[in-house]
Amino acid sequence: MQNPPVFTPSATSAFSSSQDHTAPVQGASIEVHALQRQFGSFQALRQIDFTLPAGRVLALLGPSGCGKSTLLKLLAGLDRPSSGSIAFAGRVVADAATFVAPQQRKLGMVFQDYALWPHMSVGGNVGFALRMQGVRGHALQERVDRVLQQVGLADMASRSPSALSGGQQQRVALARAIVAQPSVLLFDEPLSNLDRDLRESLCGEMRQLLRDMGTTAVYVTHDHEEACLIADEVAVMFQGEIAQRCSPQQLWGAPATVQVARFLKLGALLPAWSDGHTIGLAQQHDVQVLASLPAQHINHTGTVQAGVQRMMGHLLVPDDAVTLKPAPTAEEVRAGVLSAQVVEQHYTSGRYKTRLQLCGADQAHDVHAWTRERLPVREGHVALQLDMAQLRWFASQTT
Ligand SMILES: Nc1ncnc2c1ncn2[C@@H]1O[C@H](COP(=O)(O)OP(=O)(O)OP(=O)(O)O)[C@@H](O)[C@H]1O
Repeated sequence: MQNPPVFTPSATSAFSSSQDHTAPVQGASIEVHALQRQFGSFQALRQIDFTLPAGRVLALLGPSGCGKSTLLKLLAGLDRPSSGSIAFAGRVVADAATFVAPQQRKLGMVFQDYALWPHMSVGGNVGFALRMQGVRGHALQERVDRVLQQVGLADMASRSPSALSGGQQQRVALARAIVAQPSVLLFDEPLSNLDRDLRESLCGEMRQLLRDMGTTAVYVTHDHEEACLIADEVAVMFQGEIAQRCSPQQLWGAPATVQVARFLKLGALLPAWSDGHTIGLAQQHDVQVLASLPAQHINHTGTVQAGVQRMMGHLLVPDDAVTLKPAPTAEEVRAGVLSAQVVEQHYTSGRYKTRLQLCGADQAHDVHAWTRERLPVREGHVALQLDMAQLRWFASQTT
């Protein structure tokens, strides 16, 4: 199975390290139980359950409309659940009988569009929450300066937000969110307006800052790499439900469903069947055998049941699991060596992403491989060698 994509946090992090901080903030645990949110007849969140221990970072990852922002708003107190409960550090902040206002939840929030007040200086923006708490004078100045230093913006307190780059504005938004030492930080796609390089470095820096502060955080994103870099746990959501919640390593190593594997773009998902001994690639869920693979060498999610029953399902073939060899001989084909035709090649980052159509199969069985060299398209055949250890079987139904 391929490794999770990993950003390397910038070696020249602009965020200051933990020794510059005052005592680390103790984050609050988050307990969410049977949470639902309905808009008219539409169920935006169905039965969300999780516990996030204090100081951990949870990324909510999923396609547009799956309910990430709805869940974040419920945590923030910007919306009320239809049913279920939310507790921070064991204290219920929302259920059928309770609703604690956002300003009383000890939260910090960072939004995609920064949401800075344009009429206030950087320092004014960052110090606003403290002034609301009655902090004034030297104490206010000292805390604002310290947090600006933490996010790499020392000496920028008097600037106007409009005189800053997008990345700098998001640093101000982060400083504003952490200055009052919240127990829980909520992030709503905070980096999606920034270019890729900046996203990577800022994401690495934010991860370090969150670790140093010990704040519990929930981070909404639709970017797989960002989720894996920032979070201890990733919850993948589809249609108002959490399909899988686990560490980034587990997510990439053992996706729980075909849908998760497809969303993470882990590789080709080929219609297949298994009788427990053999996994056969099936033409359009027919039982015709395009290839037979030994089930015991293949990772599986769901049942691989030896015996008479034939399970229909999917076989995940990651791009890295496919190695191309010269055209197989007639004898090799008879011995079960898979052959395919190159149907497309795209050059990217020094190599070709090569789409292959298995011989005798339709497009549903196309797989991809990486090659260093250009290959003839729609001419002749190549042999495919599959690394069994990287394949994964997903059972879907029994026939
Ligand atoms: N106030 C509302 N009234 C009716 N439907 C809503 C409301 N808020 C959200 N929804 C619906 O709930 C679903 C989930 O929306 P949500 O904003 O949580 O998705 P999301 O995963 O954050 O998507 P995106 O990544 O595009 O921001 C969507 O179908 C959306 O249209």
